[in-house]
Amino acid sequence: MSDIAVSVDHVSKRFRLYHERNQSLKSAIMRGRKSVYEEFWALNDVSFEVPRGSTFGLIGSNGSGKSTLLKCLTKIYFPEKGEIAAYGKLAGLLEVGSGFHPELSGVENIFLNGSILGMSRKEIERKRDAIIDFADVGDYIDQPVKNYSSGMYVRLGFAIAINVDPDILVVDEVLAVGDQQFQDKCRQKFAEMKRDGKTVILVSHSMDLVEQMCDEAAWLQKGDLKQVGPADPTIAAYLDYVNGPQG
Ligand SMILES: Nc1ncnc2c1ncn2[C@@H]1O[C@H](COP(=O)(O)OP(=O)(O)OP(=O)(O)O)[C@@H](O)[C@H]1O
Repeated sequence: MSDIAVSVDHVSKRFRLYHERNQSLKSAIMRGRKSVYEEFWALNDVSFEVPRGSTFGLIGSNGSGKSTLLKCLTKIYFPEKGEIAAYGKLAGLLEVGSGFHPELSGVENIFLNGSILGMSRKEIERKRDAIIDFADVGDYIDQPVKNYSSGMYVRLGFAIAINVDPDILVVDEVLAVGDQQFQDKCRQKFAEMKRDGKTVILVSHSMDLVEQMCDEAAWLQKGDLKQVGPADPTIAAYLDYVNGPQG
């Protein structure tokens, strides 16, 4: 088995920013089929490897491309250039509430979200109580999730994602909306996954968290990979940049 959990190979992701939104029907007809847009590269030729069994942080300022990269990893987006390979079962917890139906209860969403993440009905039934227990949202588990607070959404989403028993867990900044007790529980879970040889990739603006949890980190800036390697020097380089004249 390879020592690499994820390989990101010369990945570039482009968005098109359309300018004609909210214009009148008349002007849309006059313009014909032509759309006016600008191209914007949210990721530029990014390459790195995530070692198997490591905890890996993605850091960088707002808008630097971290979430876009996670969405490429979880196949929500497809990069225009380059390739991503994940060696093992990958589960992700990205935006708050994604993969949930607002009108369904917490329990019903365990079945919906669990099946989106690739679990069979039998498997979900087997893990149902463990998920409810980890989410710890009390009686709200039988309420429609549209009534959940953002912290409750994340508790349930995280509980489902870890019960998929992934080889690679990808987590966006969403954990930050959980309270202290829940964040501690997540940190314990990350440490447990590491002991079991699993890989965790997380995005965070908390350099304390990245320093404590991550073996390696990648720093993105405006879609460019500025530095990758052991977490401490990568965090230091990012903080130098942020605190320096150009930050
Ligand atoms: N669907 C989209 N269409 C157009 N532009 C997008 C889209 N998604 C992201 N972007 C742009 O791509 C850039 C990178 O966004 P991304 O969300 O990946 O940044 P980030 O590093 O996760 O930021 P943050 O720390 O604020 O969460 C931003 O300029 C953002 O506006």
